[in-house]
Amino acid sequence: MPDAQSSSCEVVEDAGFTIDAAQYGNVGRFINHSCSPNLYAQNVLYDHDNKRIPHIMLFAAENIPPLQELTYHYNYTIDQVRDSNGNIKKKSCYCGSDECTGRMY
Ligand SMILES: C[S@@+](CC[C@H](N)C(=O)[O-])C[C@H]1O[C@@H](n2cnc3c(N)ncnc32)[C@H](O)[C@@H]1O
Repeated sequence: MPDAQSSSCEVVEDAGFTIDAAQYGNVGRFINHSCSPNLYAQNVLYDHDNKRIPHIMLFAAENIPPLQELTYHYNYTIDQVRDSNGNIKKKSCYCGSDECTGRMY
């Protein structure tokens, strides 16, 4: 994936938005997972220097035409998500991409 320096966005500061929901939610809650996403998530420090609590920002991974759904890869590891009883949870992926693995986790 490209880093912020090499992305196609001209003004990097305006190219991403935070999905940090520590204080309150935002439009990031509507962004679905895709196995071939057009956004990528990156940890960003901009208002403090604590690397343990970075802001997570989304950047365009490619030139995205108008009206195309924005998606990113949730990066779950298959068979690593468990319920409160310790049982492995499985969730199907419906992203519809040619590279879809069929599983979100
Ligand atoms: C942050 S929300 C995304 C927005 C949500 N789809 C909505 O309609 O408000 C994350 C949830 O959306 C669903 N979801 C997102 N991407 C998905 C995908 N590729 N396949 C299946 N479910 C997905 C899952 O239920 C997931 O827990």
